[in-house]
Amino acid sequence: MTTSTTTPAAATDPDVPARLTLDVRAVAKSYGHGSASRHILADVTFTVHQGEFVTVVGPSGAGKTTLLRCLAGLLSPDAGEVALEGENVTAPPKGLALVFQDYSRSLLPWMSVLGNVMLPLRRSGLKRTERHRIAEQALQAVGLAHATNLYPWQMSGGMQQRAAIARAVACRPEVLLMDEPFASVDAQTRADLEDLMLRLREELGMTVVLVTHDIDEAVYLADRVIVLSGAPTSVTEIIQVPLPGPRDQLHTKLEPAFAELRAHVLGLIRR
Ligand SMILES: Nc1ncnc2c1ncn2[C@@H]1O[C@H](COP(=O)(O)OP(=O)(O)OP(=O)(O)O)[C@@H](O)[C@H]1O
Repeated sequence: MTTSTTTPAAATDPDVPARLTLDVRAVAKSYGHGSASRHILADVTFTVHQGEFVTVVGPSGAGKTTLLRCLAGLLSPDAGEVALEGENVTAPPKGLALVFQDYSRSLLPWMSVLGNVMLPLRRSGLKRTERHRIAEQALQAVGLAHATNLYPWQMSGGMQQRAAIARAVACRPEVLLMDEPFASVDAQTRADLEDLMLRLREELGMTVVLVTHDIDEAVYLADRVIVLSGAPTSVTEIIQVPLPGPRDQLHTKLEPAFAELRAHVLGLIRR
């Protein structure tokens, strides 16, 4: 059951029509063949509008990572389609960046943080001095201006994940996909990184799709929460999150509306 006709953030002004960024239509995906085949995504349909922050939750094994890989063009759906700005996604598209949970594998250990952030900009055709300036700006935006010359192994987990976020946003992506990006850091760092993402979304106007196991995180960050069923998976419900901004770890999470939304999402996942 898909229950939402929603008002995305980009369309709150009635004079500004909502721009459809990501369109996911009846996506299905199985792994394996014959009797070993496992049907993971059965029929997943939703849209994400420009500038929205959408979180995706669902039971373990529902296929959240599989779905994100289909959105990123890293996996081909068996049926259905994913379109970015109206273009079918068949390979990783230019305007899209990814941040994974495992920051220790996403940064190259033999390169400084600045080098890591500059790396994907090589394909941009920009001169080295310009790439250097953009990478420094991105590192400043994530609070790592002081750490540009450090190597990943000289940094804490939270700093490494900040660097991975800087690398993703340095390319100014239209859409940022994040797969459990804060699952491997401690609670305080996680809260800091959540707030960093809210700020970056505001500053850069990106569309963000973030997969998480953490229901508080899903509600705290989102304009809408997409709740998936267990495999074979479809969308159980899409929930609008009308919590006011700017959100705040202490006050937002104490609001009765936050508790209600959280309980509703939890109930859907446990159902
Ligand atoms: N490459 C693959 N080959 C075969 N099976 C796979 C592959 N990738 C994932 N699976 C299986 O598909 C199912 C969904 O995996 P996926 O990682 O997408 O789910 P998830 O919802 O992200 O899981 P979790 O909540 O545990 O992180 C799991 O049972 C997993 O074992």
